[in-house]
Amino acid sequence: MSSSSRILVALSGGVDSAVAALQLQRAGYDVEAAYMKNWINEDEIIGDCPWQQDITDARAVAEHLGIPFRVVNLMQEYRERVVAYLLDGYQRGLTPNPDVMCNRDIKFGVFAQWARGHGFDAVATGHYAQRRPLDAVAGVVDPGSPAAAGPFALIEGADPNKDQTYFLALMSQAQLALARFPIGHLQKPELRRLAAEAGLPNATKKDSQGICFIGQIKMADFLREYVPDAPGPIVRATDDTVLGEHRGLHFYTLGQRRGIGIPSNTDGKAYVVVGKRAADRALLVAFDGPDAPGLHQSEVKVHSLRWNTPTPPTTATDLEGKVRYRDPRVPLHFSPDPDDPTAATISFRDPQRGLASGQILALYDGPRLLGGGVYL
Ligand SMILES: Nc1ncnc2c1ncn2[C@@H]1O[C@H](COP(=O)(O)OP(=O)(O)OP(=O)(O)O)[C@@H](O)[C@H]1O
Repeated sequence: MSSSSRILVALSGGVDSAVAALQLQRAGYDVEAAYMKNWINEDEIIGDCPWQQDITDARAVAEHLGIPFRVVNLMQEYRERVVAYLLDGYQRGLTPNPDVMCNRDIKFGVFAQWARGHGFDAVATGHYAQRRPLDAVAGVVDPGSPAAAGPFALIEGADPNKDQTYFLALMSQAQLALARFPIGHLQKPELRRLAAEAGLPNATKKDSQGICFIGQIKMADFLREYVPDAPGPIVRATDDTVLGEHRGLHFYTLGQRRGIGIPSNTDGKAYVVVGKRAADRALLVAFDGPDAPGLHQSEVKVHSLRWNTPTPPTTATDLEGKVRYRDPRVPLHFSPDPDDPTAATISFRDPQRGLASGQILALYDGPRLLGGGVYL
């Protein structure tokens, strides 16, 4: 891509996307910035939502860099695609992943389309991920050469503590072609130093912990507000003893230990969620440990598979996977469903803990993200 390309940077107000804009500007691109307004605390129900501060911070970064800045309102699309998916999932007893969906459907979906419609050649974010021409990964083409026009591979961010490829697991090759990740090769301390040296106004701003655009609110507060209570018994799975009552299965996920509200009364043992029983809305718990029934799985089915690799596996093959964000890659055997190209059976070499229905499995070949699927 020539340096006259127009690139729209998704500027969140945080330091990562600010340095993404800085890097592109220094590389000579024609850079503009946009803040996506996806979710605001309209009803003032769920405490403080920092979006106004984030817009102020994003605007200050754009002013400092001297690049055009705008706010793009995607609230309706976000509500339709991410909030609806989230609430529907929780109501069905699943554990949805709004971050993954919002990368797929919002940032590199409607936002990228908006950018294309406004004459931009690409969309950049502050994700810790690296996009490289596939041939360059195989060592054939110099990444900087004009021959490197794609297809592209998505590689883990260079900083192992910050890698965010897991959240990009459901992106397609077409989306990858439009995406730029200008900070993926940096270590976080180096990025902070670059931000400080460039005098970026948010150089020392704290990293956000929020769930995508919902911001810093807690998921439990969000659910309390938007999903009606649906109480049921808390049942010990090993002997069917009723231990108490819960307010709704949506507040719990497989493998959860905190917030169950049942003391174990046994030294050194804690209850963990091992399942949900739809028939009587029972939350199934057991003492945490390797023998807790249903907590560890060697085999799972995934559906809604999506690949960024142009050559997804069509026969059984050994790959690696991240079973959740922040977990290391683990070896697994991938067996595609012969009747459904979007489904597969996954066998792990070592049993994995707490694979909750609705969560995402990201599939890798070494550090290269190939795609991902949703646990059945
Ligand atoms: N409201 C938003 N408007 C524009 N871009 C956003 C917004 N939220 C997130 N992004 C983009 O998505 C990237 C990853 O989002 P995430 O919420 O994980 O932030 P982050 O890794 O803390 O990065 P940052 O420091 O830039 O906020 C951001 O770097 C930014 O490019």
